[in-house]
Amino acid sequence: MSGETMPKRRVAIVLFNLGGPDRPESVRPFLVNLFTDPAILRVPGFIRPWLGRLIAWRRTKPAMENYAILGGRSPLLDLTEEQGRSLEAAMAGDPGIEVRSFIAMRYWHPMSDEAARAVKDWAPDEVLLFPLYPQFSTTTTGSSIAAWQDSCRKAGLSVPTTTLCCWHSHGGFAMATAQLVRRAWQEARAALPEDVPLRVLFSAHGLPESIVNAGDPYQWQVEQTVASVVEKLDMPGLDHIVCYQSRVTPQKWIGPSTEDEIERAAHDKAAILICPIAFVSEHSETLVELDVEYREEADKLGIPGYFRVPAQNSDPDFIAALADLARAALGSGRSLCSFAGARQCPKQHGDCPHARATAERRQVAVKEPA
Ligand SMILES: C=CC1=C(C)c2cc3[nH]c(cc4nc(cc5[nH]c(cc1n2)c(C)c5CCC(=O)O)C(CCC(=O)O)=C4C)c(C)c3C=C
Ligand SMILES: [Fe+2]
Ligand SMILES: [Fe+2]
Repeated sequence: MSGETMPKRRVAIVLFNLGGPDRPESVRPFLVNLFTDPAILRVPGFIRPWLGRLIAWRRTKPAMENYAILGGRSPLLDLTEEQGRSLEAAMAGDPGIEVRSFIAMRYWHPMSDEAARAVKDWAPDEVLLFPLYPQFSTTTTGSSIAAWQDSCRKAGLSVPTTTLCCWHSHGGFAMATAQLVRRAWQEARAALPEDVPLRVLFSAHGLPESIVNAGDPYQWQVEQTVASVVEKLDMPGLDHIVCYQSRVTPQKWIGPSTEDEIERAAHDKAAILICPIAFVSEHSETLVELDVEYREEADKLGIPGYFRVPAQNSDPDFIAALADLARAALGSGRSLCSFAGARQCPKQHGDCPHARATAERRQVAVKEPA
């Protein structure tokens, strides 16, 4: 083809995230969407719409108070859009492909129906589903994959698709996170008297224990992330622990809870550095729960120092890791998890058990009475 340039393969990268209300009036419907998701509220289908609405109604007031602190809206969409633009820029020079990012939020706009229509209009040659959750959970990535499949059917979108299932221990991601931890550690250390110990609390979003017992790999993958970050930190003797925040239902959730770990640190007269480890952007659970609620609790308990590692957002090293993950996934041409391990998908398989488990759950959900 002398003189002619080969057309570039058009790749649509669909970023999955949870979404958040864009104004105070959206808080209730956002919560209704969340609590009526069969992946979240695991009760028989005929009860779910009623119970889900009831739980959403009860949660609306505290959630509105949290979002009021943030000016009445979640910053998650703006930050995800910025991550999408940064990822496009990072891959702009990749030979033979033209990348465009799309956002499919699970519980508030733009949701997967809107995203699937936008992807169809762009007419890509290939789609990459890219969850902005490093660890796979049936409640997050699994739920988003199921919603995306429904939306594709509705929109009549049928394009070769690669699903990146999880990336909990990816080296670039772990290194970018470790650098953020190291920077925050040095600042905290400089602000503290020498004899005050500093403990790192890697705080992940919690999950009801029953979901983990049913085979959800999330907790195990969170532990793998922390092990990878600690390895990259290479700080022998680092005092650290994994803990879980954001319990919102009365069932038993996985632990230890972040609140209990704050209490233990107070008892040990240790300062704490909290590192969010399951979110890669700031939102209500970092900016309110960690920065306001837990900080107040820590102050009340007389903790000698309270510091927080910022979320990755569009940190250049983190974006470079996302680009690296996208390239590896696109090269594989199939659904995959990025790492091998006993309780997750084998490396480079053609049929991701996490995605399959989600599809099976969905079939069960569909069979339930409406
Ligand atoms: C049973 C309820 C919930 C489960 C299970 C759950 C899992 C889960 N969530 C995230 C990440 C995020 N959650 C966010 C908000 C949020 N989550 C729940 C409930 C459950 N989450 C509620 C009720 C809310 C709304 C806020 C509130 O009422 O406190 C958010 C975004 C919020 C924003 O400000 O934009 C994220 C992100 C993970 C990773 C996870 C399990 C692995
Ligand atoms: Fe949540
Ligand atoms: Fe998987």
